[in-house]
Amino acid sequence: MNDRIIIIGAGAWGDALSKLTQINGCEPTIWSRSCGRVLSEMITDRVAIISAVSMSGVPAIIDRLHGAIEPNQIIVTATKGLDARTNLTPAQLWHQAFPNNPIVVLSGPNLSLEIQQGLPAATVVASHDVDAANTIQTIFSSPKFRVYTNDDPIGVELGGTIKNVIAIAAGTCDGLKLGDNAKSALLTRGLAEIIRIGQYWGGKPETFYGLSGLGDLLTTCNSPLSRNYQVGYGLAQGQTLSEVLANLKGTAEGVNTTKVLIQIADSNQIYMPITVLVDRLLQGQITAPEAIVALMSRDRKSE
Ligand SMILES: NC(=O)C1=CN([C@@H]2O[C@H](COP(=O)(O)OP(=O)(O)OC[C@H]3O[C@@H](n4cnc5c(N)ncnc54)[C@H](O)[C@@H]3O)[C@@H](O)[C@H]2O)C=CC1
Ligand SMILES: O=C(CO)COP(=O)(O)O
Repeated sequence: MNDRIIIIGAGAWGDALSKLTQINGCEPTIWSRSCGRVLSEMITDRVAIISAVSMSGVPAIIDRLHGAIEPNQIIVTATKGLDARTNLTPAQLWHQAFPNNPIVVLSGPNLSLEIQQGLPAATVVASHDVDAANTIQTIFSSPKFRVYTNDDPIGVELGGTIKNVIAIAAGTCDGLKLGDNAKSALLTRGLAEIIRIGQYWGGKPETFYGLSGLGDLLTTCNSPLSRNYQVGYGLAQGQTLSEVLANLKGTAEGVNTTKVLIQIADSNQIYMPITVLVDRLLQGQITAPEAIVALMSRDRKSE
């Protein structure tokens, strides 16, 4: 299987995923927009097509691949975002375009820089197709990377996606130096919010307590390496969103994910108080200290 994998996207995550497969002796082909080669011509005979592009690039990649993928080829999506046009997840977009292919979601607490440094990490590969999940587990498993299979792809995908919004809030909390009590309260109530909307979307509640939910929430909300955390931290310093994004290395998916979540929560009456305040903060409608006051002064309720 040495050369039968293609990774789409040569950003931070595509490069780290490539390195992980190389530990197992794979020689993956990496495609990026600037490589000068035709993607659809490069996927012939690949066992797995691994998409690691940011959310904004997923529809364009799917367009490039129309009519080119064979039904037995496994599509792996490693993107953590939501499509602003359709409100669908990346795996849902891939499934819509290629309904006969096995789709595997890869997600977990996986900061790419730590993986590039050779530090150990764990992740989840989730699919309704058990054989496909097992194949992807074999491709990525190594002493540096522990890979668990899972049969709840939507839950795994949403855990890794929605936690980016809470990571923006966590960066804000740390930027304002609100202390560990406040941070723990934020993460715990953030997880409740993730489970509330995640269950509505069809995810199993227990999935959100696993690596791709709680695990990734802890990593991203506690690490200055996280771009989403950096967005919140910068806003807490009084920078505008444009100023923060201008200095950010790479993509902070939580910014667009917040907008999509607000639409879904509004139209389905799902209570998402942290997400609503992150949205107002991102839009410049409220300052970081005002967001904290608003969160703390809501109506009393039971846990
Ligand atoms: N960096 C990390 O630690 C991790 C990132 N992710 C997720 O992986 C995805 C990519 O993240 P990064 O690699 O960090 O972002 P990045 O900003 O470093 O790279 C994004 C990649 O997407 C490609 N891309 C964007 N639009 C495209 C289009 N229209 N056509 C072709 N290619 C396009 C870019 O060329 C680039 O290769 C995001 O959804 C992120 O949430 C997931 C786990 C870890
Ligand atoms: O998803 C990630 C780690 O699991 C990466 O987080 P950021 O996109 O916030 O850097």
